[in-house]
Amino acid sequence: MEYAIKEALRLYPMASFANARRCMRTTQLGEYTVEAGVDVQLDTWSLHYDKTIWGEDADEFKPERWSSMSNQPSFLSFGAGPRQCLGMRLAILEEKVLLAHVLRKYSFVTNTRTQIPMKLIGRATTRPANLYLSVKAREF
Ligand code: HEM
Repeated sequence: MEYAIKEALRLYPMASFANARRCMRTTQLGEYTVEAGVDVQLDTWSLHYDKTIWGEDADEFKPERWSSMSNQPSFLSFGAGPRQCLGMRLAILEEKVLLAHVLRKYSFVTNTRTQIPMKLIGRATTRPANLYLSVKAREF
């Protein structure tokens, strides 16, 4: 289940704009000089869809890729370093508990109104612009 959660957050990093820092000391990054005081926004989306990192199937939802990539440093849905998301473990745990409870009784299926690919809107945090799924009770 953890692989599915991480894969969903890779394809839809819903807090990507939180991955920002202010440069405290003028720094040379390859050919770029980043002046002190400049705000730097990390491009999480490009990293998360980069085929040289994730492979040719980077655009596809494949939870199984995480079995060989568990500590992928390019996965930045929760940021990185000393200011990494404080609630990361709680968020993943909450998702697991919720999914375990809901998926025992129901399944979610696409319908004619489902938009694929899903479009996110918002700024610091994002949400689906439209999300239509049908809920089906599981048969036991
Ligand atoms: C799927 C859910 C969540 C996502 C994708 C997410 C994502 C992020 C990201 C990208 C950052 C910036 C990290 C960085 O700059 O390196 C962040 C920071 C933070 N998040 Fe989350 N977050 C989630 C849930 C939560 C929850 C549940 C809590 C609290 C219960 C939380 C509390 C925080 C706090 C306090 C910070 C600031 C940390 C700091 O600046 O030291 N987050 N989060």
